[in-house]
Amino acid sequence: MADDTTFQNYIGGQWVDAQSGETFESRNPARTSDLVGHFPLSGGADVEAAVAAAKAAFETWRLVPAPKRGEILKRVGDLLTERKNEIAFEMTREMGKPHFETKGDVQEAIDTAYYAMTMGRQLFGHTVPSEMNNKFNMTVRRPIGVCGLITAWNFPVAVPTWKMFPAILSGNTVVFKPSEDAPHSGMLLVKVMEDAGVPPGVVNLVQGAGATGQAIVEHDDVAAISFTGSSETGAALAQQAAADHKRVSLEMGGKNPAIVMEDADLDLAMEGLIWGAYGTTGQRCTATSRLIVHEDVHDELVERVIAKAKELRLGYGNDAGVDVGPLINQKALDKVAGYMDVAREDGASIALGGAAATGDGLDDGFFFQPTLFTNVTRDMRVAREEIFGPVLSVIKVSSFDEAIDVANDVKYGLSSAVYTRDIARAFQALRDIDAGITYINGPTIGAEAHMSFGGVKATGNGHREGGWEVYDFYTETKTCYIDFSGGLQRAQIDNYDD
Ligand SMILES: NC(=O)C1=CN([C@@H]2O[C@H](COP(=O)(O)OP(=O)(O)OC[C@H]3O[C@@H](n4cnc5c(N)ncnc54)[C@H](OP(=O)(O)O)[C@@H]3O)[C@@H](O)[C@H]2O)C=CC1
Ligand SMILES: O=C(O)CCC(=O)C(=O)O
Repeated sequence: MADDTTFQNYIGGQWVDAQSGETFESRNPARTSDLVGHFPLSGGADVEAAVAAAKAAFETWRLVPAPKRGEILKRVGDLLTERKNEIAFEMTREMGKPHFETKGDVQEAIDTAYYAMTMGRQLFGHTVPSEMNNKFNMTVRRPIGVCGLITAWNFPVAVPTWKMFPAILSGNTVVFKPSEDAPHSGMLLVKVMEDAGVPPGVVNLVQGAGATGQAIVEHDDVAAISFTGSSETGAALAQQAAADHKRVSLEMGGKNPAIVMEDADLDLAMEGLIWGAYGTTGQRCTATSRLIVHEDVHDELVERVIAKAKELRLGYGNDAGVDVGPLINQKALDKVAGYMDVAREDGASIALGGAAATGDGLDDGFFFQPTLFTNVTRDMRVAREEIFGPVLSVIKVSSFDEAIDVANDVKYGLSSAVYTRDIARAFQALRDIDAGITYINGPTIGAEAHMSFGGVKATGNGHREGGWEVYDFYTETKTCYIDFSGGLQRAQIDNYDD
């Protein structure tokens, strides 16, 4: 680090400035007068250096036995555990979610590290019978090469580790570009990698704004891109990468439904809705943004959610007792505020919130009141578009089939939840909801590191993070035929022909 407030890129094991010498700022979204730091505004030359370092390191890293790579990831997990509180404090300061949530974010990274360690001894291929005598068939996994990792700011430690840990465990090297809204959190993660003994060049950090990500995507020596962010950026990036025959994994937006039926435990549903919709200020790809509720319990549930939401304490997430932090920046605040007009124009009612939150220490941050829209119909924009803020749209239905139909009637398909005591409905939901993830009697949030994570439709492109499936993304299969017949195969074929 150059000093307390000026931070650098990490390329080939060295901390360096952007070659242009330019920087950008990161500020606390709860107290914008608090400067987190200046970060390198990297360009093509910095990406070039990082990719070259990653390419050179790949030649030795790919030959390190996978269990040994796993041991390094174990040390990464141990160091993250030691630094959990301090990293969480800085994450809250930089991106706003409360300390209990950023600690959870680091915990997810720890779980991902320990899971990766176990995968070092389980990077299985297959052995398959041959059609011939004296011949052996098997598949093995090989790393792909240099992987570009481009991430959003809302899970600034956990989500990068969903990519970085399986990538390097598999023998790849990486160039990581955190969101410009969470550069410090990304830097703290990379510092852990350095201190845990990850060799130079295996993990490279290039900070910057949109142009930096684009330079990574366009680089000829980058073999694969893993992206988490908006559907718009993901679609543009995938087009570019397809032209260059690169492998791409996309994790994008959501418009996640929670269905609450008339037989549900309403206390449980209310609790799940509060944290699913308003936790992380609604800035999760898995946030609950649509409540699809049976007409028999609509009024009672809405009343309970409003009463509980009014108790939520907004504030700076490193202060004790804060439940909900700010939005990430002014642009996000303007976007969420703009949806209040959209709701009114479409004929929805604002039953709770509906404006920026001010006073009581909130004036220097991007705070928005927890908001609930009622009288929403499925065709309204607030029922279809990702708002990415503390906003829940309530849609009333009169049957379970209608609820599933409404749930599926959006372009996204990441997470979903169903509250019911009827096991047949639960299984029908698991079968029929078009989403990558369905929770029964739990909120739409709460991913576990060893379970696959990802969505369908405009949310993703068929790949998964988490679990063992992510290792399919970061490895290529090599098919191996071993012939120990000493030339007898021809004779066997001739025999078949007879
Ligand atoms: N499905 C999932 O797992 C998740 C999805 N998300 C989604 O992320 C979105 C919010 O994140 P947000 O940061 O606003 O998303 P963006 O799409 O704006 O940015 C995501 C990342 O892409 C980079 N980027 C921007 N333009 C380009 C480009 N042309 N080429 C390559 N990289 C580029 C950004 O860099 P920079 O910031 O420097 O511009 C950032 O690092 C929401 O839609 C949310 O649903 C969030 C978390 C999880
Ligand atoms: O809580 C979850 O399901 C994880 C959400 C997540 O990773 C995200 O929103 O980026």
